[in-house]
Amino acid sequence: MQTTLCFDFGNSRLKCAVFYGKDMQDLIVLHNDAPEVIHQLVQQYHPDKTILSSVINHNPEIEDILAANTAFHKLTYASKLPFATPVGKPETIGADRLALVAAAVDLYPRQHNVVIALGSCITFNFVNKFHQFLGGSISPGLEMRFKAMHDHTALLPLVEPNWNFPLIGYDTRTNLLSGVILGMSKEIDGFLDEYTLRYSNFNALLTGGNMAFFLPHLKNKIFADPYLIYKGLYAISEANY
Ligand SMILES: Nc1ncnc2c1ncn2[C@@H]1O[C@H](COP(=O)(O)OP(=O)(O)O)[C@@H](O)[C@H]1O
Ligand SMILES: CC(C)(COP(=O)(O)O)[C@@H](O)C(=O)NCCC(=O)O
Repeated sequence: MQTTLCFDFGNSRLKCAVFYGKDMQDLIVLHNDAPEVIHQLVQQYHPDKTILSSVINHNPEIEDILAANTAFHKLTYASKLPFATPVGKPETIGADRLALVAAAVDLYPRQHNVVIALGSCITFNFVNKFHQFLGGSISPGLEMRFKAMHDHTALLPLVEPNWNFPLIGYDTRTNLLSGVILGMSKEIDGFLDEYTLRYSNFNALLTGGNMAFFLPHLKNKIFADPYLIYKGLYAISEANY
């Protein structure tokens, strides 16, 4: 059975999913992208193939290590993808967004799909049932909002995300939690309402490291899948082997 490592280098975290055959068995959060870290993964898992989605300026040496030891594919807009990108500048689309859309097309090929990723940023990614990725939107993510308010004011503290807050905050911390978490939830529901006006039937998928904070607050029907990007990366790795 083949072993595949699917790397997702985002702006907050570097992740690596381990697949044995088609099954995802493990998810590792890397401390950094030093060559030793990558060498250690290769020695531990002996992967047959590897794929990298990166939206950061990662250490270029790791690509050499993966190419020397495995069948390596770096995901770009030029990869063989299960959808078209009829947009102005496809080369500027984040690789992570390509992987998310690949997962949606793989899982729900007959429907319009909107994938919402809640990581460093919020991205909306719309792919129609004709498998055209039309784009979407990008806005600040959870930590970015908390940090921006702390960094750009004299008095606001840096707040840790938390589940437990009321609609009407009763102190600075709960005001910030309500403003950011409920505010983002209303933003997501508002976008989905607009998509519904335009495309009455579509599938909404939610993913990303901050997904869990929003599930209790969203009014629209949405499928949550924390591993969506890895499913997309695996599908792309199969097509680009
Ligand atoms: N175990 C964890 N370690 C660190 N951050 C986590 C963890 N679980 C959830 N998070 C949250 O996930 C966010 C990053 O989500 P992620 O989807 O990995 O983003 P990105 O792809 O932009 O790096 C962080 O802002 C953090 O709040
Ligand atoms: C929008 C993003 C910053 C999201 O990154 P993430 O939150 O996953 O770290 C990334 O997909 C990116 O750098 N995109 C390039 C611009 C684009 O997709 O149009």
